[in-house]
Amino acid sequence: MTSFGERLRSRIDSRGPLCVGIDPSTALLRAWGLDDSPGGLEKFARSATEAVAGLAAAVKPQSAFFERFGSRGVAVLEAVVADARAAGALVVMDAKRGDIGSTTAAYAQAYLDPGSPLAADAVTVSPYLGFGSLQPMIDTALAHGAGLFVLARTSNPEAGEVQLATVPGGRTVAAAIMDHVAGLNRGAEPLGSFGVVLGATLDDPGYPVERLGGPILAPGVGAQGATFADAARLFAAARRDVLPSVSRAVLAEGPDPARLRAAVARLNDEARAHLSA
Ligand SMILES: O=c1ccn([C@@H]2O[C@H](COP(=O)(O)O)[C@@H](O)[C@H]2O)c(=O)[nH]1
Repeated sequence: MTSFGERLRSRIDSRGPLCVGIDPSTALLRAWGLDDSPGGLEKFARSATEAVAGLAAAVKPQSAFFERFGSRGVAVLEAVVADARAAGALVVMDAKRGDIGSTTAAYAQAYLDPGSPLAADAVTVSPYLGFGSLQPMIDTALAHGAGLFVLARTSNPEAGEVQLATVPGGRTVAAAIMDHVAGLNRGAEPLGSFGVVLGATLDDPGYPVERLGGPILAPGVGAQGATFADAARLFAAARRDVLPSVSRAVLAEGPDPARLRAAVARLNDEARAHLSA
């Protein structure tokens, strides 16, 4: 069984670092000339995935945009996961889950157990019920060669109120979370399976990122105003391990698949130029 870290290292090296977000919002469905309905969602999400998943290292479906249509939306999400994996992309499920340990175990089954129709290569998780509450996710990821991306310093401007608060001893909450993640990755080669989410929009990651030993999922490039150059500057000491995630700036090129593919190729070249060693 290869680990998520090994698979991600190999995909980034062969395909480039870009992760494409699949975010079927009302605005994007309308921009593609589609109804904001389960049918429109299916057309949008599956054709976007078909266009990008053969080129990008990873795709990151944003679960919320599927869940808003209930069970029909979740069925489309299942199809997107299967389509993306069949095209060779890793799937990072952006669900930002976290709860008390026993409920976290159920989330782990849903997103990381290969028996689940929603099983992905990795899932985004929230440590804000305490890092220890993520233990069932960690155990399930280790059992199945999957990965986690733990929210550390997110790209939204409001996040500092919580993430920059300090814990006893004076570290920030975010730094304490990143210390936990670094501990999980210790000794893993060529890349650990436990990643963090650090926005490309930040002024400073507030942590020596070379200690992490795992991937950095970096949203914020494009619609949120950050650039690949920002990501390269912020995460210079670990730039080969950065997975910059771009959703709207790619999807706005649709629905023409050729334009979508061209956008992925252009952004991947740009990302590679800034983030490869
Ligand atoms: O800190 C975070 C964590 C997750 N996201 C998610 O990434 C995409 C960003 O979309 P863009 O269109 O590229 O701005 C979206 O799904 C967010 O929920 C984030 O932005 N920041």
